[in-house]
Amino acid sequence: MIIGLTGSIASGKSTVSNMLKALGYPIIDADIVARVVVEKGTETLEMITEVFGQEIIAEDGSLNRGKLGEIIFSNPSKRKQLNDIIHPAIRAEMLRQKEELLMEGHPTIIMDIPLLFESKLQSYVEKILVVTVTEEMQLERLMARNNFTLEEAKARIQSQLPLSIKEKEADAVIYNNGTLDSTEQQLKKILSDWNVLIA
Ligand SMILES: CC(C)(COP(=O)(O)OP(=O)(O)OC[C@H]1O[C@@H](n2cnc3c(N)ncnc32)[C@H](O)[C@@H]1O)[C@@H](O)C(=O)NCCC(=O)NCCS
Ligand SMILES: Nc1ncnc2c1ncn2[C@@H]1O[C@H](COP(=O)(O)OP(=O)(O)OP(=O)(O)O)[C@@H](O)[C@H]1O
Repeated sequence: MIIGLTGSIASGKSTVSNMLKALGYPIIDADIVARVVVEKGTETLEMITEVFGQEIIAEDGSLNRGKLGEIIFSNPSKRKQLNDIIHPAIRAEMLRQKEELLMEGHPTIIMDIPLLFESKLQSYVEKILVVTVTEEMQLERLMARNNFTLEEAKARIQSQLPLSIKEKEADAVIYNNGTLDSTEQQLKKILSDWNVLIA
């Protein structure tokens, strides 16, 4: 079974993804893939530099992620420009990894994709698992984790579809407002309901 794990920024996807990894599931992580496809020397990084200029390149020639984030999270048309360049590369690499894991014979594969709904990737997966939190908790955890101001955190949250919409579209929802233990119990119950819990 191919499970799509999603949510919104700072809702707890990586936390759940780490739990799944510890349970033994293979994970394809879109955020990691998004870093690999823009490594120094890649064609994708060159295309991004052509559009956004040398200012988004750090002294060592790698992508200055903070700088590019400042630009795209405060400007929807710039964000679209970046997405149009980088998303095809991310999709291709994720599908390549999925094929590789299928060939290796893994019965269950997790695809951790923050923008699963925004990028309309529902057809890539068989079940959709959404990790959600209240708006207040999301804002609080994002500001604490990334040291963002209220304004910076809100800009990032508003770059994505509301969690309330994602919850409605999900096959199952994990409510991550409580303890990590509560989150893990919910996760195991869902995996068991789907008959994919690794004993
Ligand atoms: C702009 C970049 C360089 C900022 O890097 P930074 O290290 O600060 O953030 P990171 O990559 O860890 O992303 C953190 C979270 O931001 C959110 N996010 C990232 N990109 C986007 C986007 N284009 N639109 C909406 N939300 C986004 C996701 O929830 C993601 O989990 C980076 O986010 C990026 O390359 N974004 C485009 C690729 C993309 O869409 N990635 C999301 C997963 S497919
Ligand atoms: N149940 C919880 N209790 C306390 N803190 C939590 C809990 N779940 C997550 N956190 C913390 O909240 C922050 C956001 O969680 P996490 O990094 O898992 O979110 P994410 O959805 O993967 O975010 P992103 O989309 O930015 O990658 C982290 O600092 C994490 O340690």
